[in-house]
Amino acid sequence: MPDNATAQVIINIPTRKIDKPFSYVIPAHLSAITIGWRVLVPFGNRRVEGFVVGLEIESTQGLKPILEALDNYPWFDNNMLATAKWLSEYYLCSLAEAMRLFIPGQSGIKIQKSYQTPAELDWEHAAILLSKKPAEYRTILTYIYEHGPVTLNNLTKLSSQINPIIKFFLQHKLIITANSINKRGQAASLTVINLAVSREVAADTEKALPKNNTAQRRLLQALLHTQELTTVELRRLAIAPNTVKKMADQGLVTVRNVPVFRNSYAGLNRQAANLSLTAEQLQVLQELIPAIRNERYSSFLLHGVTGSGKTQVYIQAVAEARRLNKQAIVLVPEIALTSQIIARFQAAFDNDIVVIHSKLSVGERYDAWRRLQTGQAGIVIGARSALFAPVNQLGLIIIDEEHEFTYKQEEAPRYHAREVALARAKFAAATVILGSATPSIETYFQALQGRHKLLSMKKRVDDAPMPSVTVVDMRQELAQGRRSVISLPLQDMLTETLAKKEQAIILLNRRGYSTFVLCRECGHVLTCRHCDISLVYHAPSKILRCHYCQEKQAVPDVCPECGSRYIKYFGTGTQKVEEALKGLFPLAKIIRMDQDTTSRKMAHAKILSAFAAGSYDILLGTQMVAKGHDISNVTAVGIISADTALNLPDFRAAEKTFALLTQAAGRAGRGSKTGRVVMQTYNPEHYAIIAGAEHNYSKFYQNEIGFRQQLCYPPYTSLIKITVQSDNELTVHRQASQLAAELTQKLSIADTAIIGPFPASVNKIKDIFRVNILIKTQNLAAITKEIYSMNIVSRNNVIVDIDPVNVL
Ligand SMILES: Nc1ncnc2c1ncn2[C@@H]1O[C@H](COP(=O)(O)OP(=O)(O)OP(=O)(O)O)[C@@H](O)[C@H]1O
Ligand SMILES: [Zn+2]
Repeated sequence: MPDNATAQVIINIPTRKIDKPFSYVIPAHLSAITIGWRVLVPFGNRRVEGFVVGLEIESTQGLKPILEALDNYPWFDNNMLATAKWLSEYYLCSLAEAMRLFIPGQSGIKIQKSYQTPAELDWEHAAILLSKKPAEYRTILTYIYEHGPVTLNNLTKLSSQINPIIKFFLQHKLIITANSINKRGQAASLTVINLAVSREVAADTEKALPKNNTAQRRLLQALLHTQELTTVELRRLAIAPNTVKKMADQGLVTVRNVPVFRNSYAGLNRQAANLSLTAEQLQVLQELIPAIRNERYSSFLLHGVTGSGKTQVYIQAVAEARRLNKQAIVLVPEIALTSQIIARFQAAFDNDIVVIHSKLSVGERYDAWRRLQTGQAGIVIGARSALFAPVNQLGLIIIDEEHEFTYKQEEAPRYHAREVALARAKFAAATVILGSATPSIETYFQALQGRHKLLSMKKRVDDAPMPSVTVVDMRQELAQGRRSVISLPLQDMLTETLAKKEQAIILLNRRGYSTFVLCRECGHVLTCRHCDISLVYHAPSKILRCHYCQEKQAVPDVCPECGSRYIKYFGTGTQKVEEALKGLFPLAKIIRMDQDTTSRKMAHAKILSAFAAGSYDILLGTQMVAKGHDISNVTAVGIISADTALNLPDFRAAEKTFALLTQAAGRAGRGSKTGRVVMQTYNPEHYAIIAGAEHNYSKFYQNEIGFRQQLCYPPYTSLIKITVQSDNELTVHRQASQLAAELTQKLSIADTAIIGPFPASVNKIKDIFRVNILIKTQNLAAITKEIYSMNIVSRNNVIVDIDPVNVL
């Protein structure tokens, strides 16, 4: 057998085990296929989607051919391919897992069994066979002929007795089975049909048609009449797609698909963007613009205080990229909380933007990505998944609020968008801007080391002052006999704010949200039976709920442990704070934003815009009230429990607390009126609280980085978290100990420590026990290579998380 062109194909099925490409023959009619194409290939007894990652000339003996190309262009360009390879190597996932991040909806196809009539069907013979059968048989066969391939599902609608009919047809070879691929998420398109021959030829053909060929006749007549037909009109004329296809095959008509693009963000409010830039904005742009023009890899950390006008810098940077005909990716932490930044971008760039969010259907996502791929749009805004958009002219990636932990994906592949963005920008020779008022310790450290160029904006727009912060020591409040969750200074600030018709935001740190139930006799805390975590009391429904598995439970009358009746609710939930506020300010309009009120689609955005429009006086909620909003009438921010997160056994506890306090305080006084902040805490002497109250990032950084160095935490080391899981508690501990021993033996690499195994902080979730092993290393590349060769990743009960955000 001669050597021939073959393609190396990565099979898109979600398994950690197959991680090598398979060779397939490229048939002559698909010779256009090159690296980066999506194809349909036989795999075992299935037909699956695959990605071409290599081409070769080799013996085709025993190789199967590619069945179809799924697009008529390569989906992956070089930098997308290189990024996927990098991601799979860095995060130890399969190449298929990494590549499917770039595909709308994980897999581009769905395969369905369906039926069609064979091309050589002898209708006279069929008529004889069917003559003794009910009329239904004829109708259904004709339907299959005209509409085929059709699925069983479709045929069930035609007859209640479809199975024996299909069986009969199959037996007598009146129909054959076919697997129709349903290419998911195709761009909505309009099929347009025109004559491919002159009107005379068409008229003659029509006359020469056999009498019973009414469908073709109708089509020709319609085309002679109107020149052009669309799918809608075809349906009205009862002309099946098959008819059109046959006539196209005979060269009588042409069929074109004209894409119709959907834009689900079209209705969003526009905001004017005709601002003259501040001195600091100009200064920062003087560094950014040449870098973007340079078209070489470069990365920047834009450290600008809250309200310094970072969004406007992003817009100008993107505008520069667009002038150069380069495309831009803009990442935001959470799309629901960032409608303001989207509105500002839309005001500046209009239809040049596509917005990617999790509520998009696969079809909408596909359209959005096609608009970028074809250059019809130049900018994509979205949460971390927008990073995988198929932009072939990538010039700029912006990560707003780069410190946010939502940039880390907590399911496989466990990538961090910041790292992937830097990698993709390197492959694409693009510029990266990481922006934040509270940069992550890692990023700031890297900037000081020269890995990113550090740009700062120290002042708010128009020289507006930073808000003044009062730290309230809650121990003192208690000593003075005040037991309310609202301290006197907070109450005073709110009274004055409401009197001036200004607005306030009250933040309740998340841990404080959990209202747990405790027995005062024996100290027993009610926990979920499936997850090792306290149940949360919900006041309106008077039930207990587990926030991990959502199981509900009534509050018992007596303690299940000791039988005592002294069961009490503890902790400060948003509902409890709401009640306290209502008691103090009965006339104030209060709106609550937490997991309970925002589970519905776009609920965040609705609550925020109602608050921004002045329909409410006080916005009360968990972390989400602290993020990114820019509402000029908000002059007061109250933080109920500034320190709850500090007590978590997490080495990032101080960093998270500082960022939250600074971001929350940063919501106050962004307009012409000066803002005020009250922070309530039991730890007023903690450096995170002190620096947070002073808006002093560098003070915080200096303290924190010393602590990180002392305890060998990132950025001085890299971490790998290995989690072993089992539904059996003994097994999980035994397996984890074995694995830890195995690791200790194999990983005798310098500057590496293995910690654990230790039970995860939530030791059981949904009846699965979890035990962690933490590896601290200064040789991440060497260690991941070793872990890869130990084949740990493909074990089903083990999760490997590189650079984990959550180490508990
Ligand atoms: N050059 C300018 N002239 C006047 N107003 C401006 C200018 N630049 C930005 N602004 C306004 O200043 C406000 C704050 O800007 P922006 O929301 O971009 O701040 P930010 O730096 O992103 O803050 P945060 O980190 O708190 O989100 C916005 O209302 C914005 O419209
Ligand atoms: Zn549970």
